[in-house]
Amino acid sequence: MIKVVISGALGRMGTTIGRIVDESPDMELVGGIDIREGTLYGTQVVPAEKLDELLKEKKPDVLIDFTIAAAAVENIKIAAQNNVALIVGTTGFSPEQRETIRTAIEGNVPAVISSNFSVGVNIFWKLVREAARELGDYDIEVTEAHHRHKKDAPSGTAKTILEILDQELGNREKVYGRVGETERKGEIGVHVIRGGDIVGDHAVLFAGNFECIEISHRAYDRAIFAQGAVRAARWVVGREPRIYSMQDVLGI
Ligand SMILES: NC(=O)C1=CN([C@@H]2O[C@H](COP(=O)(O)OP(=O)(O)OC[C@H]3O[C@@H](n4cnc5c(N)ncnc54)[C@H](O)[C@@H]3O)[C@@H](O)[C@H]2O)C=CC1
Ligand SMILES: O=C(O)C1=N[C@H](C(=O)O)C[C@H](O)C1
Repeated sequence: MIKVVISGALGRMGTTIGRIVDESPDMELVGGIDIREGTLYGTQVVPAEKLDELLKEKKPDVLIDFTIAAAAVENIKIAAQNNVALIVGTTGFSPEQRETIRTAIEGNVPAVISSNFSVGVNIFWKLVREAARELGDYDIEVTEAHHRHKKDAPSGTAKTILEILDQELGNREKVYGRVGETERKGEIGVHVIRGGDIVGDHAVLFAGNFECIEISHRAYDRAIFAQGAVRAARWVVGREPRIYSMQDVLGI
């Protein structure tokens, strides 16, 4: 039985993951943390300050964190100190926070970190890489749309797209929206939409003369992210102590 603690347990992703863990016969939800107390599928959710205590008492195999960047960094440090494997879906980390996370994890615990746990987005990223290799001289525009409550922009998934484009094309200038007189050069345009209950849309447009290719992914239910995170949780337990990607989990 894989024992799971969820961080951000009362949030949109935390509650969705809680349902999937609760429905999984090979998993047990042993606790949750959030900024306030509550319950999740009959399991107690305690305030974040009690994470260390909770991990020592329940001895989970894995902590799944979907919170906000600053909170996730602290939760990751505490999980690593307690030898608890990690699944991190939280986005919006600064380069300094990424480095702190890397230092806390490497050589201590296995962790899967991904800005997007959906299988479809992981395939989409591969298609974007392939297109960038062939279409480096086309104009490139990245667009993402999310619900009105999302706290970070651009999305973690869009930032991963930009990393892939940088890896394939070198570090191009990024222009975040355009207004007034603009002259297109070799930059990559990045466009963010926020509204309603949009679950998560991403698109990369490669525009040439007389033709365009657009590669896009649209999420209709956040269960796709939650299912991916739970799949990663099953996979990560017992691995070598280092950071893995969702592509490692999927073997792609
Ligand atoms: N990697 C992926 O596949 C996905 C990543 N995300 C990311 O997951 C994160 C959460 O997204 P949502 O669930 O939509 O947000 P949300 O706002 O619904 O949930 C976040 C929860 O974390 C709680 N929280 C805040 N500080 C905390 C702390 N110190 N310890 C524990 N809990 C704390 C909040 O009270 C809230 O309940 C965001 O960064 C989002 O971008 C969201 C969907 C998919
Ligand atoms: O906040 C969200 O909702 C999502 N966040 C992730 C991101 O920032 O890329 C993944 C997904 O798009 C939903």
